[in-house]
Amino acid sequence: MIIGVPKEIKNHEYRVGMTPASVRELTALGHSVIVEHNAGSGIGFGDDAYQAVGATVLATATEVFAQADMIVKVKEPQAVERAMLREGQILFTYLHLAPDLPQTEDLIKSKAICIAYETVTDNRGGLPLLAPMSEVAGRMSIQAGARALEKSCAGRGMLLGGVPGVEPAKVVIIGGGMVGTNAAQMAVGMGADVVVLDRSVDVLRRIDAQFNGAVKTVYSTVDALEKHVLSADLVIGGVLIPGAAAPKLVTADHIKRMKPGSAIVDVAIDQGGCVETSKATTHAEPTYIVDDVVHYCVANMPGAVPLTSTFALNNATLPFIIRLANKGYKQALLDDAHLLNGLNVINGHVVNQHVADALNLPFVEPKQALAAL
Ligand SMILES: NC(=O)C1=CN([C@@H]2O[C@H](COP(=O)(O)OP(=O)(O)OC[C@H]3O[C@@H](n4cnc5c(N)ncnc54)[C@H](O)[C@@H]3O)[C@@H](O)[C@H]2O)C=CC1
Ligand SMILES: CC(=O)C(=O)O
Ligand SMILES: [Mg+2]
Repeated sequence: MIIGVPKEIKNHEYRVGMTPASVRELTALGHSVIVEHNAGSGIGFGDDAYQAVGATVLATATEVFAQADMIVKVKEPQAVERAMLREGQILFTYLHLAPDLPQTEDLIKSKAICIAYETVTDNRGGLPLLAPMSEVAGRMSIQAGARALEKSCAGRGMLLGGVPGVEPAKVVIIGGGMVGTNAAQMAVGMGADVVVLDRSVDVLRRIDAQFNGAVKTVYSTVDALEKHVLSADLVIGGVLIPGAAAPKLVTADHIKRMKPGSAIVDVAIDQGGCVETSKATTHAEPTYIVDDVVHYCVANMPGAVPLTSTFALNNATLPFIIRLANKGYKQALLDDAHLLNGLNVINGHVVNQHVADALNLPFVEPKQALAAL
């Protein structure tokens, strides 16, 4: 198979779909890998590093998209990339389709085989290809939130951990999954007063045991959420219903009633955000203010630490890339129900129920769509 790795083009996105080490695994198996010029240069992988492991470097994304059987990326394809996809081509990357009708419509039109990292599942009920970036974003959310609380960012001017004799900030984390747990770890480490809300008692049990009482756990009801959000200095949004648009748990009315200078980091923004006043921002301009509350809503947070993130992502995606390359998409998807859960759009059909529901589009069973090919 010919595997293509274009350079990421989203704002300040320096991650790359495959490291030279990942490419080497594929070329050792007899596959061809084509990499766009400078695809890894943002994290120190020059074209020569890719050539040294058997890849061919091509000057433009157009050539990579035209020649590859499978495109391996990081972020959802931007409009110019979507226009280069073709029927039968495999696209393996983050998609986050539920809040994104224009992208979904373009992927339908392309008739490509579009497998989303974020809906691939595992035996333990986890999301193995989302998890590494949620670890990064969860940890980063506390750095971003700490910065947002500084006066120069229009924050309250409060240090997360306080100092002896002065109380720490109250950090309220909504969702105790990968993002939430990693955020809690950093916030506790910095000495903040940390509360995690989740609607799964098992999740709260795990957090209670893991942090040995250093984190307060709260069952997430409308009432509990309001109480804790209104008294928070920093709110982290880390909820997820896999594949679906995020529920708007923090309302515009809550924002009006929050403390002036408090901050929200809505990590769930890639699924539309769990705060009514959230809108996606970029690393170039990460924050904005609504009713005196600082909002940080960067949809590609791990892009800020692309060296760490690219390795973490490749560790998780590589086994799936190898299976898709060795078996072809049809056999690889039929052999693995978890990879099949990653399939969102194929040959013009939406095959993820949550995406179809969120966008009011017709849903086709994935196996039925595959059988037709
Ligand atoms: N902005 C960015 O750069 C990044 C964003 N993300 C996003 O962060 C979000 C969270 O991801 P993960 O932590 O990996 O998901 P996860 O599945 O590990 O955790 C989500 C948690 O939310 C909880 N939850 C669902 N509905 C809830 C509700 N109504 N109230 C309270 N808790 C609720 C679930 O029980 C679960 O424990 C996702 O939208 C993901 O795409 C992840 C990585 C990077
Ligand atoms: C998961 C995601 O949206 C990211 O890593 O950018
Ligand atoms: Mg206010």
